[in-house]
Amino acid sequence: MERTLLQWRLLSLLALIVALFSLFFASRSFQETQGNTCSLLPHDHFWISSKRIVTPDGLISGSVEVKGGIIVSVVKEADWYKSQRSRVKVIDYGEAVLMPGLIDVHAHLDDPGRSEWEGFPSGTKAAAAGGITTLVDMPLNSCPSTVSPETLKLKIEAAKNRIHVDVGFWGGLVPDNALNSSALESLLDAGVLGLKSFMCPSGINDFPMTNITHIEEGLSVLAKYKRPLLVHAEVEKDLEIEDGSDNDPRSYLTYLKTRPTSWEEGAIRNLLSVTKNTRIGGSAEGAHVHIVHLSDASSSLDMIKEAKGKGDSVTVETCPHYLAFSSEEIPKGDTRFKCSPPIRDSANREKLWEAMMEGDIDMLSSDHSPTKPELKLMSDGNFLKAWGGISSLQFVLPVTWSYGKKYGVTLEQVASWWSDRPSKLAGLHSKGAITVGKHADIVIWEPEVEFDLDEDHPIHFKHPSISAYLGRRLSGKVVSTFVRGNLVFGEGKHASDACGSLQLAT
Ligand SMILES: NC(=O)N[C@H]1NC(=O)NC1=O
Ligand SMILES: [Zn+2]
Ligand SMILES: [Zn+2]
Repeated sequence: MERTLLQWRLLSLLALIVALFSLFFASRSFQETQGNTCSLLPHDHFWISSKRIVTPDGLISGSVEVKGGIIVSVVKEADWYKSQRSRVKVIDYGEAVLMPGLIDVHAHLDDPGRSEWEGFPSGTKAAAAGGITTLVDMPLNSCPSTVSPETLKLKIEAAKNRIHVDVGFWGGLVPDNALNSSALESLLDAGVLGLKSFMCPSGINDFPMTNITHIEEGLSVLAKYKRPLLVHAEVEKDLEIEDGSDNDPRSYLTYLKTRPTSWEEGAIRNLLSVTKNTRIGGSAEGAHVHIVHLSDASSSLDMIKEAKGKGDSVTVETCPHYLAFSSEEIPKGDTRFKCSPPIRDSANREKLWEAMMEGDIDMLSSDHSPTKPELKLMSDGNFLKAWGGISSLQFVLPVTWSYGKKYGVTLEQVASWWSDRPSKLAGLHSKGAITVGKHADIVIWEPEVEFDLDEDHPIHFKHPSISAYLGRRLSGKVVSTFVRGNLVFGEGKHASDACGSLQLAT
């Protein structure tokens, strides 16, 4: 009798356990199938496998485990079969490359205030489609410029629920705040990742240029926060335009003559006169100077190398358009190619590639700086009057790869230029590498797959017609983009909700 009772109790206990288990798994699969609208993949815990994973320890064949948006393990193929992976989704990407998502530290999304130029939704959709998982937005071209806690707040409001990838902000160092340390501190306290200034007119009225005293003062405040100053290094100088020379405004060479290399050289020389303060023991130790979009690969680059050698905390970026194009090949009146500093000749482009391969240029950024097509004056073709800025955001990865192939660019270099170095510059220490503990910000792409960037190719930034890369054949197709574990882009589609998060400095 007692035995039957015991059996009966055990049986009910067993039934209860089974019921609890089924309830647990049913609710889990309910959660997983009832659309996570932030992701095209209904899983919080999964593995991604690839024969080519770019890790800080080199290229491996293996799998990456993602849980709760974080990379929780990275295993080589040989160890993968031993690891526990039952009941967890596995996505096998085969030969496609798995790499840290790109971090673009220089993009103008023009929101709020000029969202007819770009805007957070279209800009971040283009980023996601291009394998960029974090963007750092420049403080100018939006209206107002981001130069105070109040104007940063407007950015934050404008970005809410409208960003498809993670976004951080640079603040502006302008004459109004540069000599006022409490104004700068309040901007830095509000969460900008660092500051940006211009050494020449920016083209935007509420973003005036700074002089070297403003920069020096700014650096002393940035030192306390250990955040960088990004500098547009060109300085206006008198031009020596010979009489009788061809000054056709539709000719790219005319524009090139208006912004010679001496403008970059002059600004960089002046800038490097204060970067010694950033050395260990210097008055601005902890601050860092980052020169944006270097075009001149001659004296400017030599000076930067020398400053680095002396221990100045200095880095430099260039952009894909300086590596892909040369002044000789820019068609008459084709203002899609107008940017500042300008694209120089092919000998200079060779030297820029040399500097990339030698490690003298630290990283790449897009300097995606679009406008409305009307302001590109495409029908006029007047290089002197058209808006200066290249639209490239979605294509920087295939462009880097396509034009870098002949120089022997490796996948590890691409990850260093586009993820590791930028993450360090922006202080985004949870990002930038495929390692345990980092955000699962991942791009899957096929370097060998070629495509024509023609009218039929889906382009997600606002004004495809002004892209300088239209008509090019490129190599490197982005298959999938994960931001903190959310599959935000895959098979040509975006996740329905914009679930990017703001990356504010604390
Ligand atoms: N204001 C602005 O975006 N300027 C950018 N455009 C460009 O070509 N270079 C720049 O600095
Ligand atoms: Zn600039
Ligand atoms: Zn810019």
